[in-house]
Amino acid sequence: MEKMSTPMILDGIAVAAEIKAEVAGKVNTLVERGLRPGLAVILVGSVAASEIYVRSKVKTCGELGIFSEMLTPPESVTTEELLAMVEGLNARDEIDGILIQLPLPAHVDTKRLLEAIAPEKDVDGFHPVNVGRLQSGQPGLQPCTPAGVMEMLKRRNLPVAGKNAVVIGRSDIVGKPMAMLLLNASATVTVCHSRTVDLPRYTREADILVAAIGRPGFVTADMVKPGAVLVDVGINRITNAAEVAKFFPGDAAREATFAKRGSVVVGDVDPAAFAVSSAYTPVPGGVGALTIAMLMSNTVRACELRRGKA
Ligand SMILES: Nc1nc2c(c(=O)[nH]1)N[C@@H](CN(C=O)c1ccc(C(=O)N[C@@H](CCC(=O)O)C(=O)O)cc1)CN2
Repeated sequence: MEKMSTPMILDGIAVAAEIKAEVAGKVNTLVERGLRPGLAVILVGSVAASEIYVRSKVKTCGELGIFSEMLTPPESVTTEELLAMVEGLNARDEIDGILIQLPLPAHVDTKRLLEAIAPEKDVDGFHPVNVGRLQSGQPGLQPCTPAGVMEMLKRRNLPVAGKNAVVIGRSDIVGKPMAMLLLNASATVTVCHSRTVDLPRYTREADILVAAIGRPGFVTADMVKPGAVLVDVGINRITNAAEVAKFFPGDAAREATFAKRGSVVVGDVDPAAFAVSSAYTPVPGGVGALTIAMLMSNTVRACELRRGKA
């Protein structure tokens, strides 16, 4: 039987550092011309995870020389009030990017709000104009997580053209744009989801398998083609000792984290499946780390496109 070589760990933190260094260089050039890129982040209510992500976005802006502003309306804010906030930000020249941290409370009309952001300031790439641009292969602002995956594949010399790519998950934020980016890069793309019949039949054919369904350890070793590239977008917090032992048998570091924090994070891929792959993104420290780096990149790009022409 053919011996599998040790898979490459696709270190998102290292790739994010490369991207951020490049973004900082671009910020310097813009600042020398009197243009400081600016990002406004709207965080509604007090969802703990969202607060952590937004704080990290604002901190990264500071590190790269990007101006940032945080708006923190209470959970009770109405759609109309948020729309007025977005309109105000659309009108401000020094704000290049507007981001509404998701998820929003159930009473807020998320679609209406995302559509209210000026497409040229839509650094999340969620506005229908940017979705359409992506679909038709035109340049535009692209969703940060899938764009980060493409950067990772490119920077680590993992070819996409001609490969069978399978995306598990069809969300607007990750699954659909991921599929479109892979298709635009000339992969043969299949999108699987919760209603797919005999899902392993598809995943076993994947040269590149992207898991984005939010189910801990969903992709098991028997679902993976030997030598595939595994991209794990899932971030699932497990709070049960038996599950920690199941996913990370004999992993002292994970056990220590669990003892300290009462939870550990696992992706949508069972860590036991990594050994079957040729390369994989770990969780944490894989794709998640790229999301914020790509947001910074989109903010600078938005500034260059809108204000950098003169
Ligand atoms: N408006 C948006 N809302 C949300 C987005 C988004 O891109 N735009 N994505 C996610 C949350 N998110 C950024 O906003 C995000 C998620 C995860 C990470 C990250 O670094 N993850 C770490 C693990 C973190 C942990 O231990 O919990 C990793 O994978 O290494 C960064 C940003 C939903 N909302």
